[in-house]
Amino acid sequence: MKLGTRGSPLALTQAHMVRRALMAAHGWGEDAITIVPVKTTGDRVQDRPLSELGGKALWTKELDHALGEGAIDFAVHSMKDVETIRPEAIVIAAMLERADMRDRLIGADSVAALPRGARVGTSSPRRSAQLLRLRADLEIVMFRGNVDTRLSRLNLGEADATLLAAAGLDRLGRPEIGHAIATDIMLPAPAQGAVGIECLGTRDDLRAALAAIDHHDTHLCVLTERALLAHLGADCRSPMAALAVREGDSVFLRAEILSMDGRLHRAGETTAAVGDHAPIAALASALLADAEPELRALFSGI
Ligand SMILES: NCc1[nH]cc(CCC(=O)O)c1CC(=O)O
Repeated sequence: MKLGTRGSPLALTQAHMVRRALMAAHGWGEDAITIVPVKTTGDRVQDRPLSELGGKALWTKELDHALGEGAIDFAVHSMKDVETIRPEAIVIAAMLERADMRDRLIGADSVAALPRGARVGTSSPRRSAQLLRLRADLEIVMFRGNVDTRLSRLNLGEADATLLAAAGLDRLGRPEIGHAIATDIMLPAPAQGAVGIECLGTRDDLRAALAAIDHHDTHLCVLTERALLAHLGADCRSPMAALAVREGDSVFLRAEILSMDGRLHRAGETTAAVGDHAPIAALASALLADAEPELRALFSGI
């Protein structure tokens, strides 16, 4: 079987994690699964913020195509990079257990400890809006590229600090880098820290094989965060954050929406019984209903 993935070091590491999990769950040998790197639009364009590329499915389109053609059997993604509305033929068949979902700050011990006017490298609308809300004096510098590229740009002095997902740093074997920011200071991106595996909905054989490695709580929480995204009409260009946590028979969901400059902000939370989407929709409506027109305009709602 062929396991499609992006070719970045983090993507390849995650693909190997999935391959090992499947081998262990099914007693498969070394030759059962071959990893097939596929270059996506997001990998090709490195000189502009993704938010300016405008297109959707920047990290998925080429992998979706390979799935459709049968060039690969399944595809691995950081769920954070998977757009909210997927092609109908493709199913998210499994997710690995979520890793540390926090952001880590590299270059200072905390956001509060950053020097006045410090330059922080990020190209994420969420991270820049959250930083500016906490510290309007900071200067945001456009920072793109994979984890190693961003760390080397920091070392070259192109910024004083940067933010990266703890999950990516840990998986790349760099747990010592940076300082984790508590989720009540910086709420993470929806699905941050979760790895998902997709296949064609018609492939019952693969769906059954993947179900064996599915981490149910992760799957439930990530689908909850994605449902909120859908109800807000948000995408990767939207400055918003959300985090769901399983609590017994329910999911506790926190979320916030911000203006690009961080000046406007609405936050809320809800508890939803497993399988009940009504509270998620209600949270999205409440956030938008209460927001200034300028903030509301960043989200299309549904
Ligand atoms: N947007 C890029 C991206 N997609 C997933 C991760 C990290 C791993 C994860 O969150 O699952 C990263 C890098 C980062 O944000 O630091």
